[in-house]
Amino acid sequence: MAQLLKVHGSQNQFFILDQTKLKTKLTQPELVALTKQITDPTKGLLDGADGVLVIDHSDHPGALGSMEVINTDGSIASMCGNGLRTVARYLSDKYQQDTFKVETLDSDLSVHREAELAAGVPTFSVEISPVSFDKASLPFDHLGGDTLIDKEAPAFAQELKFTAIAVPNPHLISFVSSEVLHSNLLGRLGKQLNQPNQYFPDGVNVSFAQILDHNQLFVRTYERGVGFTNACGTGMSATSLAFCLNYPQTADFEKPISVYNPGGMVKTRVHDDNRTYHIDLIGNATFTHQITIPDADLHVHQLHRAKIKATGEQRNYLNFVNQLKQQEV
Ligand SMILES: N[C@@H](CCC[C@H](N)C(=O)O)C(=O)O
Repeated sequence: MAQLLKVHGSQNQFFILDQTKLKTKLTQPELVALTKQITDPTKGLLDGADGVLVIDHSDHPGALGSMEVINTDGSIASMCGNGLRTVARYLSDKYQQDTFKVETLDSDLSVHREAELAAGVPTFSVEISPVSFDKASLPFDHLGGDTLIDKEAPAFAQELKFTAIAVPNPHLISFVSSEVLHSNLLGRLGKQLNQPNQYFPDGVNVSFAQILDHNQLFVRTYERGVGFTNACGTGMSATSLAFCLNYPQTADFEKPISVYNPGGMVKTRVHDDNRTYHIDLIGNATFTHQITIPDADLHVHQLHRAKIKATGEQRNYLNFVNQLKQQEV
């Protein structure tokens, strides 16, 4: 029998599959087919998810395992910040280590267990890097320059400024009013830039942020390969960097930034090492369900024999979210 986990970071939902535990590993086409099936809100399990996180062995120095991120539409993402926290917890529990690295598509990233954000809410810090503003690495085109940092882009919206950052997955960010944040512009732009278009040929994650206070943001994201999510970890990290760069009076490098999102709240810390940037993303790593399923069924993405058991952890997470709401009142 194979075991899957349903997990979330800021209610950005995933299934974790550990390939090392299977008699025969799933092939890449089998992983993609399973992802499309299991994450589907109606045909999948547990109302679906935003993607599948595939864990495997790593032979890289200091890495306890590798993580592959498959979006719900079957596309591969180079990174996933909320997902990496849950993978960090999984590997930490498996190998009884609290500080280590995880191999991702582009780089080996440092992760460590942190003090709990609230009682019974396991919390991890993960490194978000490498960072690039370069049009070739995002990639983008037809936006009038080799970088897009706090610049107008009339093709996207009048009177808004945009910043494009790869961390290394691509993000387009705009700081907006509460009115624009809650309008349908984010959905329209997210859809437009994630179908064939001349600006972002590989698509892009689009985030709108509202500045709440000094070192405090609210961020909403339309994700490439997914659509609206409760939270996007790399999006909140890239937005925190844009906050420090574009609003130096209101945001501080090296200090904790609170990033609220529709799924809860995370902390970020943006580091500036002679203009080489990296970000710490700190937040929950919650396991909501354990799923048992025959190995053979996974290979052919059949889910009807899956047995599901709730862990009870979601109650602690929801208490944390309620505490946040009470602080707002
Ligand atoms: N939700 C993730 C990002 C997932 C990948 C994204 N959809 C992409 O294609 O780049 C996060 O928490 O970072």
